[in-house]
Amino acid sequence: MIASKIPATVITGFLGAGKTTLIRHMLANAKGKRIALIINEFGDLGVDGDVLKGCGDEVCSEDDIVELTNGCICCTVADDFIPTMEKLLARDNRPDHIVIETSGLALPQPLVAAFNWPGIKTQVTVDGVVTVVDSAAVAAGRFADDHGKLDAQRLADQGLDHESPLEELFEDQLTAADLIVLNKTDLISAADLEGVRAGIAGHLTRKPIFIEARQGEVAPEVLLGLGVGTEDDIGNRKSHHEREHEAGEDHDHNHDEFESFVVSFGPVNDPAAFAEGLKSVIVSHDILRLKGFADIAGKPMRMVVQAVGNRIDTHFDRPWSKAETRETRLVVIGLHDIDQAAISAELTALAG
Ligand SMILES: Nc1nc2c(ncn2[C@@H]2O[C@H](COP(=O)(O)OP(=O)(O)OP(=O)(O)O)[C@@H](O)[C@H]2O)c(=O)[nH]1
Repeated sequence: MIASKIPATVITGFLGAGKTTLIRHMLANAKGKRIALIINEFGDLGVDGDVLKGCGDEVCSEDDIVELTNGCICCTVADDFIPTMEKLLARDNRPDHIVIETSGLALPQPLVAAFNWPGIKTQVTVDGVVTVVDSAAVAAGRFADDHGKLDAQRLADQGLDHESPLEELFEDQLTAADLIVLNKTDLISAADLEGVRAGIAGHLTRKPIFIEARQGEVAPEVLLGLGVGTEDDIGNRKSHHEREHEAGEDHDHNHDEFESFVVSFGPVNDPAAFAEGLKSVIVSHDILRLKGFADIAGKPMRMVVQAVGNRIDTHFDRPWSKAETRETRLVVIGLHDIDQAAISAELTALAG
């Protein structure tokens, strides 16, 4: 008897859109379905994996979570992703469903195309690509507002009429979608949300399903079981890079436009002042994403720090364990010309 293919859902979306939040909600409501998770992050801190491992849900034990931190999944498909899948498929207790969270900077296309590789194609199929959107960021024009600076720079660099890297990536992630989750609806008005939906739909030639969500609260029955087989349709979802390649504009896809680094320092004295200070460092250096954990002096719990643009969320998630070193560690992601030295110094100074 031929075993049926295992469905795999690809969750994509720009930095901070709410992918991990959505997956956490899905795991908490999976009702016994055994889900294996493959998580890819840009930046080597493994925050998402840590957040998800903390979910404490038996449908997804630590063994079922694989972190790929060796660069963006779209560039490391052959070296990282395929061997990970092969290992997963060779297990005795194969999962019911595989969920892959791409990094916020990844192109989904090369990942989906990998499901056509021999050895993978016979055993797994892409159930669907889910693209999570930070509706508030789109309404605020975040994916278009750096046009002037970046377009001038890219024209000078390559003589090509490119859109900004943020905008290109955002569009490529939407182009790949079977289901678009307009997330963070709590942060914008109904009229603005309609504008976001119409703007996105107007840009796409295909017609993916749209749903709205806050805090990534989408029922697993909606996310899983789309049954699309996206790998067979990948030719209709080409990224900017693939289209340029076909047009003879041959330059490599890479993530040189973005940079990430980790800043570590000692205990923070005043968490409220720290969060306020973070906001001004983020704004003055155009930081796209900042996340990690802070050691708050005198507190047994560690503090999670999540910043998307200048919106900062902090909360205490669990006590520091005896085995781990208490320290503040933050991953910072920005455009390639970000001033790493100045940011590191300013963040360190916030500890007080
Ligand atoms: N207000 C609001 N905040 C949200 C919502 N969904 C997620 N967030 C917050 O947005 C921040 C980023 O969420 P994540 O789920 O980590 O986003 P992500 O897409 O996994 O981020 P990366 O992996 O860095 O690309 C966190 O502080 C979340 O709590 C929402 O619907 N409303």
